Amino acid sequence: MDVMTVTLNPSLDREIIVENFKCGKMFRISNPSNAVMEPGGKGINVSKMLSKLGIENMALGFLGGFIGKVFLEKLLEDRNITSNFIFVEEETRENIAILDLVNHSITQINSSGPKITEVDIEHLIQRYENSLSLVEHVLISGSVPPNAPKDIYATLFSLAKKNGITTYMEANGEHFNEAIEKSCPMVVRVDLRKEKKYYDRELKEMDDYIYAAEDIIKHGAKLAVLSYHVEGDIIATNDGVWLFAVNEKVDRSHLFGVGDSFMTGIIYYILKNGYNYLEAAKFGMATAIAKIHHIEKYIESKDEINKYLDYFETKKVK
Ligand SMILES: O=P(O)(O)OC[C@@]1(O)O[C@H](CO)[C@@H](O)[C@@H]1O
Repeated sequence: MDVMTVTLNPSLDREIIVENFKCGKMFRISNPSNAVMEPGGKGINVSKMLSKLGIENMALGFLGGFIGKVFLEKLLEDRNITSNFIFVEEETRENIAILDLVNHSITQINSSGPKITEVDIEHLIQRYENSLSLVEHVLISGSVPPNAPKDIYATLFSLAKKNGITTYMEANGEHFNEAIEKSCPMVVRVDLRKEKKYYDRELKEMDDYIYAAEDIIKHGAKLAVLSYHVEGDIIATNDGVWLFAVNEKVDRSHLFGVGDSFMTGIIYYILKNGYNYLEAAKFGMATAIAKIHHIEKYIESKDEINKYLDYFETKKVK
């Protein structure tokens, strides 16, 4: 097993397809396949997709209560994923995503997740440290439970780095900032779904995105990725900054899990081909584009990704 994903705040995702969704109205779902319930959280999604690409991996994190049990039962169906969860007192959260294919929109309601105790954190760190000797790549992604220490990502990344492990993160907020400053991972994707911000800086013009990407590289990352106005991404390595621009209009209702697809593609590329970060980002981009060609959360196969390897232009912007 080469990869461990860490999701400190997993969720049971409820993805509901509603045509012409409007606030304050009542809707009924007549087609059962339009209301899906599946394990989620950023690291979990990466685990699921790596598994679909034939990569065995371990998923670590907190689960709790009845929802935690349902979640685990579903996840255990996947033979390529070794589950490694700490059970906590409070319920695992449920997140809702309403996907509207008519208005091409996505509405997400994410809960904050269960409170965890200091002892839970100690258990998790212990379990994590014991697992590090089994893997060479660690991805830590998503939000953290409400009372988790804000340096938790920094702590976990620093332990991984001491073990010579390649590290990946997609997140935003205080725990993200602390990780960038204290123990910057090798690959960083900024989660810009809720607000277009890097630390306190609003991201508006391309220069703002370039600033953020370069700043992440200055902190020690080898690859930084920021989604730029949906139809493009800003990519930075030690050799410069690029705009990857998609050749077609993206259906916003298909965006659920797109960042996780990007990260999956990067990890997959590095596992198979080694450390060419720009090429890894291109493969990540193709994986993300494969994902936005359908509404389901996961990409299913390498063939699906291969179709989109030249669906975007790359332009050096710095
Ligand atoms: O609340 P977070 O942890 O930031 O994001 C969690 C989440 O919205 O991200 C995934 C999609 O990327 C979903 O599976 C999950 O519900």
